[in-house]
Amino acid sequence: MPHLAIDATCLPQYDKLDRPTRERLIAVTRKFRELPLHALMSHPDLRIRPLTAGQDPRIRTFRISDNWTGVMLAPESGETFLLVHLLPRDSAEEWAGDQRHDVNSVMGTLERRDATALERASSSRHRAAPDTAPPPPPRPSTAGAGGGSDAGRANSTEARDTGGTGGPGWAEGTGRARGADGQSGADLVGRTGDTSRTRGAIGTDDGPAAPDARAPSTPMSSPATHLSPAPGAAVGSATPNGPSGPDRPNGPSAPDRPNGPTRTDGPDDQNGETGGNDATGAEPTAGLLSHVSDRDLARLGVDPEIRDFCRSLSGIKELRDWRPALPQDQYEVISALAEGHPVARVLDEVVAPRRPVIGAVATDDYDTAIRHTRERVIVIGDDQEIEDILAGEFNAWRIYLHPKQRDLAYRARFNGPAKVSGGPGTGKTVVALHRVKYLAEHLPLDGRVLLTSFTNALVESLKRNLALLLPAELVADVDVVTTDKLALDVVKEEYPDVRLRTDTRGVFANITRQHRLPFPVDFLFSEYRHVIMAQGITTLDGYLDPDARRGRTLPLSVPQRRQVWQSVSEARAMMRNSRRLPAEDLHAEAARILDSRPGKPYTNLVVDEAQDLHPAQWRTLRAAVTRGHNDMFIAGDNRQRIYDNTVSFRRLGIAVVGRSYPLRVNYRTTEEILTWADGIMRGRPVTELGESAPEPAGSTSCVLSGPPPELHGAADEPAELDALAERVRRWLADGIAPGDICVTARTNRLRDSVTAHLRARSLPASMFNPGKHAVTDAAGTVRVTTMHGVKGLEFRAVAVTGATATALPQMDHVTSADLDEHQHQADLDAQRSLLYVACTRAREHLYISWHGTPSPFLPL
Ligand SMILES: Nc1ncnc2c1ncn2[C@@H]1O[C@H](COP(=O)(O)OP(=O)(O)OP(=O)(O)O)[C@@H](O)[C@H]1O
Repeated sequence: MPHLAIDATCLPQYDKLDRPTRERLIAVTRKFRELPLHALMSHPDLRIRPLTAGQDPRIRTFRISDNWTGVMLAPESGETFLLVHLLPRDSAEEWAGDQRHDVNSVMGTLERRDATALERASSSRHRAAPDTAPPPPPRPSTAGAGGGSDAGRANSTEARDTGGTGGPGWAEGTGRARGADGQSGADLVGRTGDTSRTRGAIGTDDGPAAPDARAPSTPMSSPATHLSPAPGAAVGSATPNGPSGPDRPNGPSAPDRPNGPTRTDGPDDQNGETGGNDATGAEPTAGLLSHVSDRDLARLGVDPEIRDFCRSLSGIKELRDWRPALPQDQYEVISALAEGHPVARVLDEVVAPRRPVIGAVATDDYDTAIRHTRERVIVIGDDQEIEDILAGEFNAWRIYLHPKQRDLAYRARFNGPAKVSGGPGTGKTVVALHRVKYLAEHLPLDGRVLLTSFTNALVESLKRNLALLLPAELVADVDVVTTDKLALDVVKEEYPDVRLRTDTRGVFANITRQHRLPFPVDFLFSEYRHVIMAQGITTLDGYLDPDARRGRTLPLSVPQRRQVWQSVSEARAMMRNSRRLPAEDLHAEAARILDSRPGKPYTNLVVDEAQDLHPAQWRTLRAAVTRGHNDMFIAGDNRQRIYDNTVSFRRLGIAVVGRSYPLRVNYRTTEEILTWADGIMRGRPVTELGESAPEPAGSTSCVLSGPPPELHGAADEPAELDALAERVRRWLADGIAPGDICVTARTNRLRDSVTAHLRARSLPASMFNPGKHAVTDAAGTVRVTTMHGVKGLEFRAVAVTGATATALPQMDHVTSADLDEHQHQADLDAQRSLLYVACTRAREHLYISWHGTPSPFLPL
């Protein structure tokens, strides 16, 4: 019986079909599963036909409706058909005729190339004089021939003459691709306005999307590379782009980016490799790949046609321009080599994760290759599966993982705690969720998984997404709770009347006042939080130990230490007596209880947004899980640390050495936004998650590109709010759904003013408090929240308001430098990160405003 597999690039196009056409397509897919081969091929309604002319004899078209045609790959052997595209009838043949599908026998994957474009380019290169400018890369065509004028649409002026019906694989392939006239994407964007695209979201559920809101969520092409940067390579999101095809909106090319700071990170000192080209697009003097032998390229799965073509390119920038036409996995190999990564490493990190366990796949074994291309292809098992994929909200992350993501999520065994780090939007949460799936699927008889994060809002979001990924019976084996709730539940088992206290600083203020202590309340509170509880000090002697206050800048004499200890002990006793414990004490108690028990409640633990947890919380987590392989899987990013917690995994007994993995492809944010936002962090050292050592330098490539962030300085707050309202109105007019827009403010006061201001202008706005609301609440409105509130979420458009010098940093939340220089800097860094987090929640559009003097954190 035939099988139908679906190429991920179809799915954005599917979103554009009207309901009857969708139903028709679903009915067609059913026929593939129900009819024997001969009946299928001769079915009168389907009209399965070979192309009259084309690059690939295996391609067939079939009728979906009067207006829509399906393009599929029908291999000569086997019965697995691959649906590769959905196109308006009058343009299907032309697109299909240009494409060729080949089996990459080294990686065992099925790849697609625009064979016509490559042939044309190669032959004109042969003819051209050596200094003649090469022909322009193929024009990416829009996927949205049937989709109207959506804001997220790829650059419509670059559409094919036939009406812009190119395949999603190529459609929004690159923001850098040029039109036939050689006009740059940037120029075209200048004329056509916003051309960015969005993708399926995790961490947010913003209600009905604009027509295209989730269109390009398919990682048909592999992201550029998950490798760390090559030494000498400039790093940053200016490195090769992520997936071509639908993932990549057309937008300004990197050199045209305004406000795009040049990254200055140094070489990757982790591996000590040398060499490498400039990944920012500077052209190498020799041709691309001149440093790699033909033999090595063959070992890496690069075929002679692609090898010769890429060798003729002048450098990385041109390679990127050609990305939409190149076979996806080979592109990833070549861009990694072009960045200067050594062959062995590319073999290890790009080729090996794709290589099939069964060994090499024969070049004519399309059936195996289709099944093996899990990053881009899903083979439909039953009706329910197709309904799940084609009905309702499609979430690419559920199905298509980058090989690196898949390797981490589905690895059978880590010999102890493992850590996944990476910048915003690199899919850490996605990997964490898939890891939970793997663990739940492989639980021992009495096993149980804990998935935890910092805030209620984050946990709610994890719960929702887990339910999309796991069947209910597996979800039942997973607890998804905040770390504080875990501790509270443990303590309550012994002391049912205990509650969590949130006014701890007030208690310390009382003690400071009552005892007329010679230091401010913040100092006392900080000694409690960052010295005593962070290190788990339980005795006066421990506190008097000269090492206890290492790193604190204000020296304390022994009598002063005694006084601090005395005061802190008094405050703690008072809180214990009232049975209302601050989080730090609650966790100390929970860890003590868990440590005293022979059995642990969990066999496996997965932590998301790990950077914000306090050492006391880590002790609870460590004590809640049985030590052993696969015990802890930790995802986080210290750039996004918005609470001033510094953690040493080593000191907490969480040994991740040798099991630390970076993710380096940003799937959420456009390159323009990420590059600008990275400027906020420039100059500030970012430490490795759970370590005090600096994070190894690393480049992050972006899958998306779009317009640069918009900056607006106003004279005063009313003028700032007026401009904001105008901005929101324009987003709405451009077709962005209210629920896809978020406005963030530094303070609760400003959040409330913004909400009132937008509403007074008849804009559909609602205040969002992550403590009280689920992200699905008021999903049809523009959500207005604080910068803390937006953590873990993502929206097509984000406005960051009140980025004013007096609000960012908010100095009343910053420890005085006189009191403690180290803490002062940590507090400032936490606020800097807060701005960074808010800005990196934007998928396509970012607007930042202030009044008066702008925040010094802004990279202006
Ligand atoms: N392999 C993938 N294919 C498609 N989309 C993906 C993939 N991996 C991640 N995404 C999408 O990228 C976005 C960011 O993913 P995720 O929230 O997991 O990143 P993160 O690293 O946890 O981000 P942050 O640290 O900023 O919270 C989400 O919309 C997610 O659905």
